[in-house]
Amino acid sequence: MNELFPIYVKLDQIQTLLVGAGAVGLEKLEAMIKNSPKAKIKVVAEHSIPAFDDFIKKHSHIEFIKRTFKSKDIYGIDLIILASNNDFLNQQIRRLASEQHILLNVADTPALCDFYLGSVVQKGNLKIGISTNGKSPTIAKRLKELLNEVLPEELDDTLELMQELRNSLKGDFQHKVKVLNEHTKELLSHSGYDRAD
Ligand SMILES: C[C@@]1(CC(=O)O)C2=NC(=C\c3[nH]c(c(CCC(=O)O)c3CC(=O)O)Cc3[nH]c(c(CC(=O)O)c3CCC(=O)O)/C=C3\N/C(=C\2)[C@@H](CCC(=O)O)[C@]3(C)CC(=O)O)/[C@H]1CCC(=O)O
Ligand SMILES: NC(=O)c1ccc[n+]([C@@H]2O[C@H](COP(=O)([O-])OP(=O)(O)OC[C@H]3O[C@@H](n4cnc5c(N)ncnc54)[C@H](O)[C@@H]3O)[C@@H](O)[C@H]2O)c1
Repeated sequence: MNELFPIYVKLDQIQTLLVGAGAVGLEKLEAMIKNSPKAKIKVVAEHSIPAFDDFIKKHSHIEFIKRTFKSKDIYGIDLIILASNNDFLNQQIRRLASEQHILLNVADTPALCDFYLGSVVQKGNLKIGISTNGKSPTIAKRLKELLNEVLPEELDDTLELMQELRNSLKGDFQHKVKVLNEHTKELLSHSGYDRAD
C-alpha cells in the first residue's frame, strides 16, 4: 500500500537547511530554487564542488556556511535536506530532527526520510509531483518527461481564464462548483484542445 501524503510546501515562508555541497547537494539545491526562487535556504558543508560554488555566487540570498555540521545548525530550522556522504552524520541529524520535530529528507536513503522528494512537471501554474512510493525514481523521471511533452502549453492560459471566471462568480458555494464543473467538462479531453487549434 502507498501511504505517502503529498503536499506542496511554501519554501519562501519556512527555513530550510541543506547539509552537503557535492553533486547530490547541488541537485537538491537546484531543484528547490527552480521551484521556489525565493526559498530561504541555509547550507552547511565541509567541502563543496566548484559547480556548487558557482551556483551560490549566482544566488546571493542563499546562506553558505563552509564547515563541519554542528547541532546548533538546526536552531530555527523547519525542514532539513541531507546530502552527505557520511552515515554517522546522517544518523546524528536523524536523531536531532526527531527530537526537535523537524521534517527530514536524507537523499537516496528512504529508511531515514520523513518525506521523499518527487519528480516535478511544471506548466506555468500547474505543478504535478510524481512519486513511485520509492519503488523507482527512474520511472518518476520518465513519467515527468512524458507529461512535459503531452500536456499542452495552453493549459496555463486556461488556468488563468478559469481563475478570472472563478473570481467573477457570485452566489453560494454549490452554485460556483456547478458552474465551474460545467465550463470544464470537456476542456481537458483531446477534442477540447483540438477544437481550439
Ligand atoms: C524523484 C527524484 C527527486 C529528487 O531526488 O530530487 C528522486 N530520485 C531521483 C532520481 C534518481 N535517484 C536515484 C537514481 C538512479 C537510478 C535508480 O536507482 O533508480 C535516479 C535517476 C536519475 O538520476 O536518473 C538513486 C536512488 N534514489 C533513491 C535510492 C535509494 C533506494 O531506492 O533505496 C537510490 C539508489 C541509490 C544507490 O543505489 O546508492 C531513493 C529516493 N529517490 C527519490 C527521489 C525518493 C523516491 C521518489 C519516489 O517515490 O519515486 C527516494 C526514496 C528518497 C529521496 O531521495 O527523496 C529524482 C528524479 C528527479 C527527476 O525528475 O529528474
Ligand atoms: N553523486 C551521485 O550521483 C550519487 C548517486 C547516488 C548516491 N549518492 C550518494 O549520495 C551521497 C552524496 O553524494 P555526493 O556525490 O554529493 O557526495 P560528496 O562527497 O561530493 O558530498 C558530500 C558532502 O557532504 C559534506 N559532509 C560530509 N560530512 C560532513 C559533516 N560532518 N559536516 C558538514 N558537511 C559534511 C561534504 O563536505 C560534502 O559537501 C553519498 O552518500 C553518495 O554515496 C551519490
